[in-house]
Amino acid sequence: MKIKKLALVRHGESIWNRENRFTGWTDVDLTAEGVEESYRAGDMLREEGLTFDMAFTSYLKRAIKSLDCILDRMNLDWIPVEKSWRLNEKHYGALQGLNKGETADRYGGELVQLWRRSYNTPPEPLTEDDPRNPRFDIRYRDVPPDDLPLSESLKDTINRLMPYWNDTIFPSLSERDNILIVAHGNSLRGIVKHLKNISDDDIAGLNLPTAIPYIFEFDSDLKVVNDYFLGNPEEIEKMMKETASVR
Ligand SMILES: O=C(O)[C@@H](COP(=O)(O)O)OP(=O)(O)O
Repeated sequence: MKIKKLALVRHGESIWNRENRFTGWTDVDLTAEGVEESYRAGDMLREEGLTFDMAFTSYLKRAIKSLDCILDRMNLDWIPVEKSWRLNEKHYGALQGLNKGETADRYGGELVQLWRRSYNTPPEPLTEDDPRNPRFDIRYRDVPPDDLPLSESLKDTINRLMPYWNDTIFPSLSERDNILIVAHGNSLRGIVKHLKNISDDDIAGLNLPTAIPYIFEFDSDLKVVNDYFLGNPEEIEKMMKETASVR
Protein backbone atom coordinates (compact mmCIF):
# COMPACT_ATOMS: atom_id res chain seq x y z
CA MET A 1 0.00 0.00 0.00
CA LYS A 2 1.34 3.40 -1.00
CA ILE A 3 1.45 5.83 1.95
CA LYS A 4 1.18 9.51 1.07
CA LYS A 5 2.51 12.16 3.40
CA LEU A 6 1.52 15.69 4.30
CA ALA A 7 3.98 17.78 6.32
CA LEU A 8 2.70 20.79 8.25
CA VAL A 9 5.28 23.31 9.42
CA ARG A 10 4.62 26.52 11.36
CA HIS A 11 7.03 29.23 10.15
CA GLY A 12 10.26 29.94 12.07
CA GLU A 13 10.37 32.55 14.84
CA SER A 14 9.17 35.98 13.65
CA ILE A 15 10.21 39.36 15.04
CA TRP A 16 6.86 39.70 16.77
CA ASN A 17 7.04 36.14 18.14
CA ARG A 18 10.34 37.23 19.69
CA GLU A 19 8.76 40.46 21.00
CA ASN A 20 5.73 38.49 22.25
CA ARG A 21 3.21 40.51 20.23
CA PHE A 22 -0.05 39.42 18.61
CA THR A 23 0.73 39.21 14.90
CA GLY A 24 -2.20 37.82 12.90
CA TRP A 25 -2.18 39.33 9.39
CA THR A 26 0.67 41.76 10.13
CA ASP A 27 3.45 40.97 7.65
CA VAL A 28 6.48 40.75 9.95
CA ASP A 29 9.76 39.13 8.99
CA LEU A 30 11.67 36.22 10.51
CA THR A 31 14.37 36.73 13.14
CA ALA A 32 17.85 35.32 12.45
CA GLU A 33 16.85 32.42 14.74
CA GLY A 34 13.66 31.99 12.70
CA VAL A 35 15.72 31.61 9.53
CA GLU A 36 18.07 29.14 11.25
CA GLU A 37 15.26 27.00 12.65
CA SER A 38 13.55 26.95 9.23
CA TYR A 39 16.78 25.64 7.68
CA ARG A 40 16.93 23.05 10.49
CA ALA A 41 13.35 22.00 9.65
CA GLY A 42 14.51 21.44 6.05
CA ASP A 43 17.41 19.32 7.33
CA MET A 44 15.09 17.24 9.50
CA LEU A 45 12.71 16.57 6.61
CA ARG A 46 15.60 15.63 4.31
CA GLU A 47 17.22 13.38 6.93
CA GLU A 48 13.82 11.69 7.37
CA GLY A 49 14.09 10.72 3.69
CA LEU A 50 11.08 12.84 2.76
CA THR A 51 10.56 14.64 -0.51
CA PHE A 52 7.63 16.77 -1.73
CA ASP A 53 5.87 17.23 -5.07
CA MET A 54 4.18 20.48 -4.19
CA ALA A 55 4.06 23.09 -1.42
CA PHE A 56 1.46 25.53 -0.15
CA THR A 57 1.91 28.66 1.93
CA SER A 58 0.18 31.89 2.94
CA TYR A 59 0.51 35.47 1.69
CA LEU A 60 2.70 36.38 4.69
CA LYS A 61 6.48 36.61 4.44
CA ARG A 62 7.30 34.73 7.66
CA ALA A 63 5.69 31.62 6.13
CA ILE A 64 6.94 32.22 2.58
CA LYS A 65 10.55 32.75 3.71
CA SER A 66 10.44 29.71 6.02
CA LEU A 67 9.22 27.61 3.11
CA ASP A 68 12.10 28.91 0.97
CA CYS A 69 14.62 27.90 3.66
CA ILE A 70 13.10 24.42 3.94
CA LEU A 71 13.06 23.85 0.17
CA ASP A 72 16.63 25.13 -0.09
CA ARG A 73 17.90 22.52 2.39
CA MET A 74 15.93 19.81 0.61
CA ASN A 75 17.12 20.81 -2.86
CA LEU A 76 13.48 21.22 -3.79
CA ASP A 77 13.50 24.92 -4.74
CA TRP A 78 12.01 23.89 -8.09
CA ILE A 79 8.74 22.31 -6.95
CA PRO A 80 5.46 24.15 -7.59
CA VAL A 81 4.46 26.44 -4.73
CA GLU A 82 0.99 27.86 -4.38
CA LYS A 83 0.21 30.77 -2.08
CA SER A 84 -3.21 31.53 -0.69
CA TRP A 85 -4.55 34.21 1.67
CA ARG A 86 -6.74 31.39 3.04
CA LEU A 87 -3.64 29.93 4.77
CA ASN A 88 -2.93 33.24 6.53
CA GLU A 89 -2.81 33.34 10.32
CA LYS A 90 -6.02 33.93 12.28
CA HIS A 91 -6.73 37.68 12.07
CA TYR A 92 -6.07 39.01 15.58
CA GLY A 93 -8.11 42.21 15.06
CA ALA A 94 -7.40 45.11 17.39
CA LEU A 95 -4.95 42.94 19.37
CA GLN A 96 -2.44 42.97 16.49
CA GLY A 97 0.77 44.68 17.61
CA LEU A 98 -0.02 44.46 21.34
CA ASN A 99 2.31 42.63 23.72
CA LYS A 100 0.65 39.40 24.88
CA GLY A 101 1.92 39.64 28.49
CA GLU A 102 0.89 43.30 28.85
CA THR A 103 -2.52 42.51 27.37
CA ALA A 104 -2.96 39.73 29.95
CA ASP A 105 -1.97 42.16 32.75
CA ARG A 106 -4.55 44.64 31.47
CA TYR A 107 -7.52 42.40 30.66
CA GLY A 108 -6.70 39.30 32.71
CA GLY A 109 -5.13 36.05 31.57
CA GLU A 110 -8.48 34.30 31.20
CA LEU A 111 -9.87 36.76 28.67
CA VAL A 112 -6.61 36.75 26.71
CA GLN A 113 -6.68 32.95 26.66
CA LEU A 114 -10.27 33.12 25.38
CA TRP A 115 -9.16 35.39 22.53
CA ARG A 116 -6.19 33.15 21.78
CA ARG A 117 -7.59 29.67 22.12
CA SER A 118 -11.40 29.61 22.32
CA TYR A 119 -13.09 28.23 19.23
CA ASN A 120 -15.81 30.86 18.92
CA THR A 121 -14.68 34.16 20.42
CA PRO A 122 -12.91 36.60 18.11
CA PRO A 123 -10.91 39.51 19.53
CA GLU A 124 -12.24 43.08 19.11
CA PRO A 125 -12.25 43.84 15.34
CA LEU A 126 -10.26 46.55 13.59
CA THR A 127 -12.44 49.49 12.59
CA GLU A 128 -13.38 49.70 8.90
CA ASP A 129 -11.19 52.79 8.41
CA ASP A 130 -8.15 51.34 10.23
CA PRO A 131 -5.20 51.49 7.81
CA ARG A 132 -4.56 47.82 8.70
CA ASN A 133 -7.92 46.79 7.22
CA PRO A 134 -6.87 44.17 4.62
CA ARG A 135 -9.14 45.91 2.08
CA PHE A 136 -6.45 48.61 1.83
CA ASP A 137 -3.68 46.07 1.13
CA ILE A 138 -2.98 45.50 -2.57
CA ARG A 139 -2.10 41.83 -2.04
CA TYR A 140 -5.78 41.10 -1.29
CA ARG A 141 -7.14 42.94 -4.34
CA ASP A 142 -8.47 39.71 -5.90
CA VAL A 143 -10.33 38.66 -2.74
CA PRO A 144 -14.00 39.69 -2.53
CA PRO A 145 -13.94 42.50 0.06
CA ASP A 146 -16.69 40.83 2.12
CA ASP A 147 -14.45 37.77 2.57
CA LEU A 148 -11.70 39.86 4.19
CA PRO A 149 -11.77 39.78 8.02
CA LEU A 150 -11.31 42.54 10.58
CA SER A 151 -10.87 39.91 13.32
CA GLU A 152 -11.33 36.15 13.49
CA SER A 153 -12.03 33.34 15.92
CA LEU A 154 -10.53 29.92 15.16
CA LYS A 155 -13.95 28.97 13.77
CA ASP A 156 -13.84 31.92 11.34
CA THR A 157 -10.29 30.96 10.35
CA ILE A 158 -11.37 27.38 9.64
CA ASN A 159 -14.40 28.57 7.66
CA ARG A 160 -12.24 30.57 5.24
CA LEU A 161 -9.55 27.89 5.15
CA MET A 162 -11.74 24.86 4.40
CA PRO A 163 -12.80 25.85 0.84
CA TYR A 164 -9.11 25.97 -0.08
CA TRP A 165 -8.40 22.68 1.72
CA ASN A 166 -11.34 20.93 0.04
CA ASP A 167 -10.94 22.39 -3.47
CA THR A 168 -7.18 22.57 -3.82
CA ILE A 169 -4.94 21.10 -1.12
CA PHE A 170 -6.69 17.82 -0.41
CA PRO A 171 -7.37 16.99 -4.12
CA SER A 172 -3.68 17.61 -4.83
CA LEU A 173 -2.89 14.66 -2.53
CA SER A 174 -4.71 12.34 -4.97
CA GLU A 175 -2.40 13.40 -7.79
CA ARG A 176 0.82 13.74 -5.85
CA ASP A 177 2.77 11.63 -3.37
CA ASN A 178 3.77 14.07 -0.65
CA ILE A 179 2.88 17.68 -0.01
CA LEU A 180 4.15 20.38 2.33
CA ILE A 181 2.26 23.24 3.94
CA VAL A 182 4.16 26.02 5.69
CA ALA A 183 1.76 28.33 7.47
CA HIS A 184 0.85 29.63 10.94
CA GLY A 185 0.07 28.49 14.48
CA ASN A 186 -3.69 28.93 14.18
CA SER A 187 -4.31 28.21 10.50
CA LEU A 188 -2.43 24.92 10.98
CA ARG A 189 -4.40 24.18 14.17
CA GLY A 190 -7.47 24.40 11.93
CA ILE A 191 -6.08 21.79 9.54
CA VAL A 192 -5.05 19.47 12.39
CA LYS A 193 -8.51 19.85 13.98
CA HIS A 194 -10.08 18.77 10.69
CA LEU A 195 -7.68 15.87 10.04
CA LYS A 196 -7.89 14.44 13.56
CA ASN A 197 -11.52 15.35 14.17
CA ILE A 198 -10.59 17.18 17.38
CA SER A 199 -13.48 18.77 19.29
CA ASP A 200 -14.00 22.55 19.52
CA ASP A 201 -12.95 22.42 23.19
CA ASP A 202 -9.97 20.08 22.88
CA ILE A 203 -8.30 22.01 20.05
CA ALA A 204 -7.49 24.70 22.66
CA GLY A 205 -4.82 22.30 24.00
CA LEU A 206 -2.85 22.08 20.76
CA ASN A 207 0.04 24.56 20.59
CA LEU A 208 2.27 24.14 17.55
CA PRO A 209 5.90 25.20 18.06
CA THR A 210 7.75 27.11 15.34
CA ALA A 211 9.58 25.13 12.63
CA ILE A 212 8.83 21.62 13.92
CA PRO A 213 7.57 19.37 11.08
CA TYR A 214 4.30 17.60 11.85
CA ILE A 215 3.77 14.63 9.52
CA PHE A 216 0.43 13.07 8.56
CA GLU A 217 0.33 9.73 6.73
CA PHE A 218 -2.59 8.77 4.47
CA ASP A 219 -3.56 5.38 3.04
CA SER A 220 -4.63 4.85 -0.57
CA ASP A 221 -8.19 5.97 0.33
CA LEU A 222 -6.67 9.18 1.68
CA LYS A 223 -7.63 8.32 5.26
CA VAL A 224 -5.22 9.47 7.98
CA VAL A 225 -3.38 6.44 9.37
CA ASN A 226 -0.63 8.05 11.44
CA ASP A 227 0.64 11.42 12.63
CA TYR A 228 3.85 12.40 14.42
CA PHE A 229 6.26 15.29 14.98
CA LEU A 230 9.88 15.11 13.86
CA GLY A 231 12.40 15.82 16.60
CA ASN A 232 13.02 15.13 20.26
CA PRO A 233 9.64 14.54 22.02
CA GLU A 234 10.79 16.13 25.31
CA GLU A 235 12.05 19.26 23.57
CA ILE A 236 8.86 19.47 21.52
CA GLU A 237 6.76 19.16 24.69
CA LYS A 238 8.75 22.01 26.25
CA MET A 239 8.31 24.18 23.14
CA MET A 240 4.56 23.48 23.13
CA LYS A 241 4.30 24.66 26.74
CA GLU A 242 6.18 27.86 25.84
CA THR A 243 3.84 28.44 22.87
CA ALA A 244 0.81 27.95 25.12
CA SER A 245 1.87 30.59 27.67
CA VAL A 246 1.69 34.38 27.16
CA ARG A 247 4.85 34.84 29.33
O1 LIG B 1 -0.48 35.73 15.35
C1 LIG B 1 0.27 35.39 16.28
O2 LIG B 1 0.57 36.14 17.22
C2 LIG B 1 0.88 33.98 16.26
C3 LIG B 1 0.11 33.00 17.06
O3 LIG B 1 -0.10 33.46 18.30
P1 LIG B 1 -0.91 32.68 19.43
O4 LIG B 1 -2.28 32.35 18.88
O5 LIG B 1 -0.12 31.46 19.80
O6 LIG B 1 -0.99 33.69 20.56
O7 LIG B 1 0.83 33.52 14.95
P2 LIG B 1 2.06 32.97 14.06
O8 LIG B 1 3.32 33.40 14.74
O9 LIG B 1 1.95 31.45 14.02
O10 LIG B 1 1.85 33.52 12.68
